[in-house]
Amino acid sequence: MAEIQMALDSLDFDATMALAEQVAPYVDILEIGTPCIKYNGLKLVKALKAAHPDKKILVDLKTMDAGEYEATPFFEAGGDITTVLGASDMATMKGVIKAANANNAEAQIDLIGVEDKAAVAKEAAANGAHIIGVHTGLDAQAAGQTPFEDLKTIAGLGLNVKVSVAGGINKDTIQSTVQAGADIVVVGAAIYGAPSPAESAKELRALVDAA
Ligand SMILES: O=C([C@H](O)CO)[C@H](O)[C@H](O)COP(=O)(O)O
Repeated sequence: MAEIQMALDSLDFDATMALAEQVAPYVDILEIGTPCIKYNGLKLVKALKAAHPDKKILVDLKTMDAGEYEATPFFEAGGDITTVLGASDMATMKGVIKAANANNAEAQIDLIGVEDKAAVAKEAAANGAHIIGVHTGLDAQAAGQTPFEDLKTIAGLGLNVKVSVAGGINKDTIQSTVQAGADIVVVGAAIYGAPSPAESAKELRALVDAA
């Protein structure tokens, strides 16, 4: 069964906690988005985990250097997954993987901006990465890009890792992403931009469960 990850991309601490409360019944993973974690820091990881001990917390650090050093405090604060850029040195990715393993947690390699995504995915998987993230970022989405072709490529490699997909997923595309091999579907704007985030999350849950 595919997991749903809700991307919390507000900067506001209280609004983030309130949105998490609304959507938590329908999602598996609460993601603290990159702008949000930079703005709020470790305090938000601790608060979110305390409020939702039954949910996985993904901290979208998008680490680029000093992998083990940067990721360790976020795992210690309650993060279950942190992200590291596939564009970083393999030593950086290995550092985050090491920190994750030391904390019974997971490292996700984010392929955003990576040219040869298959090559990086294969090498990261061989080095113990837990999740490979296919990701069309907000700026690339604004330029008309989508993650669907890359998802087919990465899922088709048959690596011994979970595959996550992010980048404008909504109710019209969520089932085809699951059918294309996504183990984790990430949804941000389609939930937080909806008139009722809870209703939107509920609808997406039903679609994923029926896919
Ligand atoms: O990771 C994200 C982005 O880079 C900002 O940190 C988003 O959270 C991710 O793309 C999911 O959001 P949507 O694309 O709006 O579904």
